Amino acid sequence: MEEIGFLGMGIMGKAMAMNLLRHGFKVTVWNRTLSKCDELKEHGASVGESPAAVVKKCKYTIGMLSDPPAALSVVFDKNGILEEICSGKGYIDMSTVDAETSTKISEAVKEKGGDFLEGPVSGSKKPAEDGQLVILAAGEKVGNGAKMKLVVNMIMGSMMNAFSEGLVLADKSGLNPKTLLDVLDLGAIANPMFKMKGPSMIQNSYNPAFPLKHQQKDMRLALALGDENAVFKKARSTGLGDLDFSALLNIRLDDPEGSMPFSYYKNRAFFLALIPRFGVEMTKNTRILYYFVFNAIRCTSVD
Ligand SMILES: NC(=O)C1=CN([C@@H]2O[C@H](COP(=O)(O)OP(=O)(O)OC[C@H]3O[C@@H](n4cnc5c(N)ncnc54)[C@H](OP(=O)(O)O)[C@@H]3O)[C@@H](O)[C@H]2O)C=CC1
Ligand SMILES: O=CCCC(=O)O
Repeated sequence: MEEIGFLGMGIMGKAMAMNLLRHGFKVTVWNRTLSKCDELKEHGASVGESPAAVVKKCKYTIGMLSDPPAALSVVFDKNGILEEICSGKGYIDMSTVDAETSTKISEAVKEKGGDFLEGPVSGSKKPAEDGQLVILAAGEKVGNGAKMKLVVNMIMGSMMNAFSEGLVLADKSGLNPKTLLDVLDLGAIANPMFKMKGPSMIQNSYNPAFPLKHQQKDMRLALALGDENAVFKKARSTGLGDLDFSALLNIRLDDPEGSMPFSYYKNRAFFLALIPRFGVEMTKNTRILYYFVFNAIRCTSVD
């Protein structure tokens, strides 16, 4: 069988690589923190010293990295994938990233003659261990897999938010949260996530299968995806449809808050409250300045 390379031995990558070994594949793994490869080594995997070394050895290499900076780093940094990818070799990125990241990686890999596939997944640690992940691959339509994954996770995050609120409300209203779980499971909004996570949530047990930091990253990327669409739609509806697409700037200048992520509104509300105190009149120039100041704040905030 072909030797498969695997980059990223986090919760998911480790389970997926283990599955490949169990099914008879030869696997070479790499992880930024080398010690996380030990368990795989005990199960028969080889360890590569860099992403480039893994790609050199393997026809196909899979990546399962935390976020866009990590996904880009294993490709573009020194000793990265690009140093060894070439015709006849392929890279499959299964990390949850935005379409822009996926497209950037695809273009760079293809420029070197290699093949690229994005394949983000639905399903968590257990489905990864059981070989039951749902792979969202869009083939040549690079970016669509990434977008679909973000849409799905935006829905999942919103569901978790409503579920948590419901559990607290039940508890505070003197209801037994376990009874709420039973009732939910009988009705139209029964779903595997409530069924699986509910019992451990009411025990206050949060052993990570899907770390919260990654769900927050996905919400952030999904909001950015929504932002792109909303602002273009708005530009079209205000009669800019036949101008060059750079006319988007007009929308941003005329309405600095147009479809910004939530944190932006919070920062903006704070600054808006200050503006009358400084007696600043909102001319177009102050709006331009104001827009850049807000974006600077937004870009440096944690989300
Ligand atoms: N857990 C889940 O249920 C699911 C997760 N996903 C997605 O899969 C991806 C991986 O998730 P998961 O395994 O849970 O995450 P983990 O946090 O467990 O693992 C993240 C991995 O990324 C590596 N990494 C982080 N930063 C860098 C960097 N700058 N350079 C190189 N490697 C880096 C980590 O290396 P190191 O060990 O050195 O820190 C680690 O191997 C994420 O995109 C997540 O959103 C998708 C579906 C389900
Ligand atoms: O990205 C994580 C998804 C987790 C799941 O689908 O259960």
